[in-house]
Amino acid sequence: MTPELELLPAVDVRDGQAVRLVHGESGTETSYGDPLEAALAWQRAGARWLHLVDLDAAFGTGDNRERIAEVARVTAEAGVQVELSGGIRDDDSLAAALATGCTRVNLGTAALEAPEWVAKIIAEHGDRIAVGLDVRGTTLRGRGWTRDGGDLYETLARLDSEGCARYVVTDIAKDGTLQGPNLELLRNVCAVTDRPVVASGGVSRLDDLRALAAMVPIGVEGAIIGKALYAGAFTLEAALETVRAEAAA
Ligand SMILES: O=C(O)c1ccccc1N[C@@H]1O[C@H](COP(=O)(O)O)[C@@H](O)[C@H]1O
Repeated sequence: MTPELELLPAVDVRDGQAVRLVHGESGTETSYGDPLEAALAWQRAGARWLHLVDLDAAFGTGDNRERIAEVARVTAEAGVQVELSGGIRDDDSLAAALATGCTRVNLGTAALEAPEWVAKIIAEHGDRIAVGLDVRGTTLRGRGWTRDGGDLYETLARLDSEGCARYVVTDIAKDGTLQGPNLELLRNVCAVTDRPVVASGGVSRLDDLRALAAMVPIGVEGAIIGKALYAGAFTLEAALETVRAEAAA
């Protein structure tokens, strides 16, 4: 039996609210209320994972550190594994993130701008560190996806050689658009690394999850779902049942 595709509902926090953006652009927020309520709603619907993002910290417009820590702690205590992202760029922010009880952190900008620090913390924390490869075409983007940060495949080769345990791959052009994931990008990334890949961006219907589940054998481990859940394109229960059925088929 093929392992089940992990599903990670996203809770992105800006100004204390759960929001969704389009293409990750500041100013395109749709608000979905209290982030703890959102996280607990996904937990009640059966989520085993949560992708929790401090968007203000990612954009450099402040942070939601206390709120994020509360959501991560309460959700983790409720038995959900948390992947924590946004603004984790130095020892202080890393220590605060890891102290929330999250299962792992996801680094974006730091992997582009502070490679020596990232190599060090990968060596120290192993699979509690994932790197988010947020790309436009094959160019990585950092600082709230506003700045170019080098070539996807060169960075991937470096991180692989440093022992990075896992990648969260986001096609920015797809993120928040409900246009379907970039399967070609995911296939290309899986072809050059043996590390698990979490797919992010574009999931819009259950067929997208079937397509991603079919990529588990080549290295796609999970899928982050944002807008589709908030917009009611399908329920998390239906999504979980879909990936369960695909694994059993
Ligand atoms: O998730 C988003 O929609 C998003 C939009 C714009 C910027 C970042 C976004 N998400 C997450 O932020 C981290 C990067 O944060 P940092 O660069 O390490 O501070 C990225 O991995 C996404 O998970």
